[in-house]
Amino acid sequence: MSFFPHVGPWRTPAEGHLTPDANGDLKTDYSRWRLVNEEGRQTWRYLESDEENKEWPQTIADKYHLGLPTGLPELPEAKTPLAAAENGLSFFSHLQLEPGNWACEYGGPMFLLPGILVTYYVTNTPIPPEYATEIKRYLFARQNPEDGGWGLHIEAHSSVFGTCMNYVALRLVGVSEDEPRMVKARGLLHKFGGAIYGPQWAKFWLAVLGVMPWEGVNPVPPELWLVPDWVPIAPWRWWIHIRQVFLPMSYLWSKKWFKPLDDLTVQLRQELYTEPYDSIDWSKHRSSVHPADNYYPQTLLLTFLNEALVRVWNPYLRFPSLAKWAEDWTWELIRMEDENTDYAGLGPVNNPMNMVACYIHDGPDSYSVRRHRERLNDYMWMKNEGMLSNGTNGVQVWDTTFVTQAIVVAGFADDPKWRPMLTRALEFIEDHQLRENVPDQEKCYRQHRKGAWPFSTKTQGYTVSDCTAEGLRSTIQLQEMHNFPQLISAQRLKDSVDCLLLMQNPTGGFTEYETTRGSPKLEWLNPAGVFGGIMIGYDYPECTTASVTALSLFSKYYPDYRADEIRAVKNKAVAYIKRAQRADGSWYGSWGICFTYAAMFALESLASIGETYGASDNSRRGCDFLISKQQADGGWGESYLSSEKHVYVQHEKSQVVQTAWACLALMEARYPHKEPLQRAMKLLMTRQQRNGEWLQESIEGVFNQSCMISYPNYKFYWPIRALGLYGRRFGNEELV
Ligand SMILES: CC(C)=CCC[C@@H](C)[C@H]1CC[C@@]2(C)[C@@H]3CC[C@H]4C(C)(C)[C@@H](O)CC[C@@]45C[C@@]35CC[C@]12C
Repeated sequence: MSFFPHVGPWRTPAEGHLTPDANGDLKTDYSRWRLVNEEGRQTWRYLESDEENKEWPQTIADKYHLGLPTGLPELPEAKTPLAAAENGLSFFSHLQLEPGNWACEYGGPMFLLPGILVTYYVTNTPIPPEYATEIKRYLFARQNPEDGGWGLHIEAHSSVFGTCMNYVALRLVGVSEDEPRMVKARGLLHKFGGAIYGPQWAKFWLAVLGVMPWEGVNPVPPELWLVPDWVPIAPWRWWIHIRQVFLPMSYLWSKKWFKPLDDLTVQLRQELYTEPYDSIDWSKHRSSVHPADNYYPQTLLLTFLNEALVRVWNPYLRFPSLAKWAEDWTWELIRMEDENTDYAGLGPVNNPMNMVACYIHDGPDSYSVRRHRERLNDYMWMKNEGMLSNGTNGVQVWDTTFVTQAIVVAGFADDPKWRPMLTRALEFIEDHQLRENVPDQEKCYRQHRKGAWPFSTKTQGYTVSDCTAEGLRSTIQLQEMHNFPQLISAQRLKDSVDCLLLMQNPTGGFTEYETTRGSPKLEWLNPAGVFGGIMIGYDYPECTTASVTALSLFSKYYPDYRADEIRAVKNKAVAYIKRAQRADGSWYGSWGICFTYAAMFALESLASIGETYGASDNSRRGCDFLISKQQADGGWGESYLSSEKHVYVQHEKSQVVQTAWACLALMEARYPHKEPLQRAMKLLMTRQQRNGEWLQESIEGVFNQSCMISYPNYKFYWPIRALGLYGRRFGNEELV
């Protein structure tokens, strides 16, 4: 059967490879999947041939990520914290990959895969059949069983965005509209009022697919890119993700491009709405968003501006020559983003959009389209439930730096057993430090990046302040404190400090990718509906605290390098950290859930400048806040709702990861009472499996306040770090 009729008959996976899974959906042969890691670029390959499958055995990491039994043995029972940490590390060491990094799923958001599938479809890109099979399984596995819908992220309530986009995605991979789970999903979508109640990004993708006219989408004028840089609303001031998403969006909006109709899209036009397609008054619904999606409702100002653009500017004042100039300039910026990242892109939202722009501009068989096709694979991830899109092209640098730090903090770095593993990790960190700025940095509005570390790989290549801080810290710990080979020269460490020093905002705080370039008032123009705080880069306690901790460590080893500037930057940053502390002693965390995550970074950074429980009111209040949240079983557990609601919401069950964060915070802050920590250690130890691993619990990360994202390796390195630190601080007593 052809999933994409226009690209001709599908190659289906060899029939013998497919078996039904527990839900009756066809499943590929999991023993044929391999995670390929070329210098950190991670892609999944399916081995069709039996010979190849035999010659290329699955690694333990392949099996682990696919949810297959790893065959790793039971370890001697861990009775002490250090033994538990060692067992955890022993298990986790088997997951290290050849280039030295650790890989993982980075799923959670439910709006990424549909964008990629629409892109495949409209650019006539054949989707490998094994991908299509597994994508179907994943989407059905993540359908909310009660109402048949999908939410913004895997733990969220059903919404129009989630339901409509994932319904379309399933149709694009060949699922019939009569399949009972689709009937249920469609029923819910109609109950919501149909796809006209989706947020702007849903409407955009539907327009590109040709199943909603562009009249139904609020304007995204590329002319905005012609606004001079000094103007307060100029796009170069916007948060980088919004900027890079609105760039190709505006190009496609201006072209009003959509895929010519075919049987499937004709049919989708009937399935997605509650009224006949031709009778819908689209312009009336440009700003309609269902309450289930409307986390951050559009302001009246934006509604007014949209109306003015549609009614006055577009018909009467949109000069063709200016529009052409704007399209050319946006295209130039798209091209620069593509070339600067070797077509990997900043993330899986803008990258597929850029691919569609390349398809229109350069043609279906151009190099840019072919390279994008290959690069989209970098986002795809296989797991036991099927195939999904990761939130970035991986978590390589971020995870690898924290693994090395956990080993150092736990006191294992000098053990010859772990040195080869650490050396390889250091090699990876070395390989992915960014060595040069991008060409034409100012022209494409990029932040300085020489010396920085990115979140994933050097190919993606975006500076992230706290990734730079953690890369710097790991390197100093290994090279200076534990005599590992000097792979990264002192000059390169200084480059990373130079880069960090450029990232401080006048407030003292640090943003993640760039310094803040615009006013928070730009939030009045936030068109997304589903995300909050997305229009500019804000100060983040995590990014600021990580920078302070790393700079403190750097100055210990390089006391003469830019000493006065570092001191001044730290003082300002600490003042910000103190200001950001709430009256109850907590900090709101923006990238992990939530107050517990931020407390760990904040208390550690205060400790790095000597402000600990006994010596600092801020540290004491931070610790007391955490202690007040400890659950009866000795653990900590915070719901993702904390991130949405901005108040601490207890999770019904304590979580291994958050327990480790809270304990690390308390131990770094020198909290004087041992008993709460001891109870928490027992909890970490009792949750550990006999082979040393911890099992997946609730989702750990977040972005834009509303969307959760998984960090599966957190369940390894944070408990290892906490158990190790406890063992070293309080004596390695028997606890279980
Ligand atoms: C375009 C939109 C709205 C969605 C795409 C998703 C991305 C915005 C985010 C997906 C991964 C994020 C969260 C990324 C991950 C690492 C964090 C961090 C842990 C290093 C943090 O400390 C600083 C911010 C992060 C870089 C992140 C920003 C946002 C994402 C790219």
